[in-house]
Amino acid sequence: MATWIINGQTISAETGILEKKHVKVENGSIAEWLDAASQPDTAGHEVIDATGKLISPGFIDMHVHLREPGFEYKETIATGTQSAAKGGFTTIAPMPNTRPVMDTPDTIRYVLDKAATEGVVRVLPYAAITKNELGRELTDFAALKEAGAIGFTDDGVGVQSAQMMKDAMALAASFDMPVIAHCEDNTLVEGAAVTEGAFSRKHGLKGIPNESEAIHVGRDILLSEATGVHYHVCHVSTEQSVRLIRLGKSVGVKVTSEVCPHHLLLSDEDIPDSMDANWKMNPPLRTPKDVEACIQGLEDGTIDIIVTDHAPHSEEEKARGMERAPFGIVGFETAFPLLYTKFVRTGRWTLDFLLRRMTSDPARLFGLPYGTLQPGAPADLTLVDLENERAVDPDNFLTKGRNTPFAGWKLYGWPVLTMVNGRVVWTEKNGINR
Ligand SMILES: NC(=O)N[C@@H](CC(=O)O)C(=O)O
Ligand SMILES: [Zn+2]
Ligand SMILES: [Zn+2]
Repeated sequence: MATWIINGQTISAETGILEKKHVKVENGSIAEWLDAASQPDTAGHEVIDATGKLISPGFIDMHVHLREPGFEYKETIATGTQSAAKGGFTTIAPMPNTRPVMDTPDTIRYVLDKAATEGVVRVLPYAAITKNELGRELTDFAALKEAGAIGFTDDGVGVQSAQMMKDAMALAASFDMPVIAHCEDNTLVEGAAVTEGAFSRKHGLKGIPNESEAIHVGRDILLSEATGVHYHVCHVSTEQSVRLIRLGKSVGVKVTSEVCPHHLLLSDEDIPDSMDANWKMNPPLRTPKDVEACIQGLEDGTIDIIVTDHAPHSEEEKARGMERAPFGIVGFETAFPLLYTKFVRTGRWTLDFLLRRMTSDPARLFGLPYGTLQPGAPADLTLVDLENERAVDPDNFLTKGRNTPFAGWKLYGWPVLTMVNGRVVWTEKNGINR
């Protein structure tokens, strides 16, 4: 039996404009597309009525935290992948800052096994660069690649030693694997919780300076040039980082980068005076000038893709206040509606531009066979309602995390159905389908 998704809207490859189509899914793959005028032969097949809905390739999120193993009170592979499905994501790449850290083949296999049995979307794990993410000793790259890791990163902390990073890049290059970097020089941070800017000055708080990020970006671009590795910069947040990546790309360094919705939409000037820790994340919300630089960086191709950095924490942890709460906000269930509403409906971006940054571009960057709905491709797709406005309600999240600064925002662009490998894993109407 096949599935026909009928009367959906898809972006024409030629014109970039929405057009009505029917698509047939068979044996887990996209089988064929028909023009709206044609009548699909649906006899004996399942039919999904997508009238008025966008049919997009499933979103791909190359930077997420699923917290398992070790921090199951924050999130599990089950709840994290369900949250991803509800957000329209069909492939996600979890970071290794779990407990234990994903720094051995066993931990990678543990995550892959759990994802296969309890997860509802594709899970492609990263492995740590250094043992326990302590920056002292490299992990076994060969064995980790063999176990299924798709790249190396110590996300959560920066690799402080330039020599360690250079060794890691040389080794990763020899295995044709990317190095993904959380860029942060600890000597410039010293326990601050917010950016050096209007908010830190107003409240007499220590600030996280832009250079703490950009110094690593600059250093690592030079090391990437020296080693030839594919170097990917995590969660770009500063004008200086954008400038350095632009320069690196212009001279042919294999550097790519990502940005999160919150760094495109919020600045430190938006943080409420209540010092609510749901506005605390790493890197921090920067100044309006940095926000505009990140948007322009994405627009001119300096920044390649959009990721959420979905980082759930418990309510108790986030209630500790701005200075003591952990960094991080959840992202899966608000990412597309936020960007669609604030950048596409306002006319700054085309829908095609946004979708590419969340589908085909991440797939291309990391060599994945997803992010496309060409015949023959895996049937990973999401149907999205572009017309109805709804407020963000953390009480309805499928993630365990409630830590978002976007509660109450009225948005368009809510996913209504998510399909992975030809199987419907979530619908707005019936929830998760395990
Ligand atoms: N982004 C965050 O604020 N937090 C992340 C770590 C990270 O992505 O650096 C986390 O693991 O909670
Ligand atoms: Zn990070
Ligand atoms: Zn992260």
